[in-house]
Amino acid sequence: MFRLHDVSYAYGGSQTGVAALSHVSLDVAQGEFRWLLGPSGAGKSSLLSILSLEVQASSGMVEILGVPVRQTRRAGLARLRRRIGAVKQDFGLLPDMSVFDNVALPLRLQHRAEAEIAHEVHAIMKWVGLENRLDALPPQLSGGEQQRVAIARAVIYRPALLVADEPTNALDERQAGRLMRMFHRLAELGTTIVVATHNDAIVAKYPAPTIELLHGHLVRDHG
Ligand SMILES: Nc1ncnc2c1ncn2[C@@H]1O[C@H](COP(=O)(O)OP(=O)(O)OP(=O)(O)O)[C@@H](O)[C@H]1O
Repeated sequence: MFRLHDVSYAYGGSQTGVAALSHVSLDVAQGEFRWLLGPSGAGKSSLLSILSLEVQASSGMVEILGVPVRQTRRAGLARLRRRIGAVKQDFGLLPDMSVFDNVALPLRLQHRAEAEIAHEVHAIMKWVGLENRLDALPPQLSGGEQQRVAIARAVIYRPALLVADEPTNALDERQAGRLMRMFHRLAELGTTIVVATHNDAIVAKYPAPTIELLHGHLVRDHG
């Protein structure tokens, strides 16, 4: 779950910066799925950055998985961050690390046993159809393959909150359908999921409650 109350965000600081989000209030329960829509520049990535704790809101209240972000110290935020999966537009893969090590990273941060990590990584990479590319470096993969690695890394430890920025833009229709079924399954298992997209076809095919932003303002919240 997460709650935002009167949240604003400005790049470069609230006084002189570019306003990316203005007075946004939202309340999304555990295990819910939301589309996040809006034209380019509407503030979608900024909202996802706040939810994944990459940036802090300039003002307003943010509570994620029951944790009030502003009142929480660095160690608490680090623990909270490990319960959040993020698929970023640029994939955010580490270019010098193998696909295996990229996907294993969240589990290593949880100090899981290596045998268990290997088992989990193989299972998820088989699921995304890239079990043969475990030794490759991310720059050696196509855009769609990198996106699937980024998705595998974000979901491997079943995060309580998953935010995904355009997770289907490099995927073909079949892979996008598989991803949507996985999101559905994860939500059933209790993960709260927010997916930003411009892909009208996929939104039409998989109807779900929608958050819509325009010029940083919330214009639709179908909860
Ligand atoms: N790093 C940055 N520095 C300054 N301004 C930024 C930065 N990133 C985004 N902005 C501005 O913040 C506003 C919201 O951008 P944001 O990336 O959140 O929109 P978006 O809805 O995700 O767009 P897109 O669909 O193109 O990814 C825009 O006016 C944008 O120009």
